[in-house]
Amino acid sequence: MPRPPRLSPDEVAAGLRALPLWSGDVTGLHRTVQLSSFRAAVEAIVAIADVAEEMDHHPDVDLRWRTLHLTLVSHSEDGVSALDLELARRIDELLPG
Ligand SMILES: C[C@H](O)[C@H](O)[C@H]1CNC2=NC(N)=NC(=O)C2=N1
Repeated sequence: MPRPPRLSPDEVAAGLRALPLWSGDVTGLHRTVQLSSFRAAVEAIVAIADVAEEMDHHPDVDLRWRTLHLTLVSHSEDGVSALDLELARRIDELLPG
């Protein structure tokens, strides 16, 4: 299936306005979240993995003890696409705000 194209700087900025827990630019979307424990953070990653597999779109994940750093970028497009904005929205439904 064709993947959506990368977005312009204005399109990424507009998308981020609807995602207040995320920062970033055309090189990637970023969210850091602290969970209650290492296990809770691993479980959050597993829940994110289920969404990522469903979407066939995968986050870059960095876990330090119970702090989870997420980066969303469309590697095939070398930029941020609509899939990254959608994945960010789906991740926000899973994580504590
Ligand atoms: C074959 C498969 O659809 C691709 O390799 C997908 C998998 N997940 C992906 N995830 C992300 N973030 N970027 C991609 O370009 C990408 N490509």
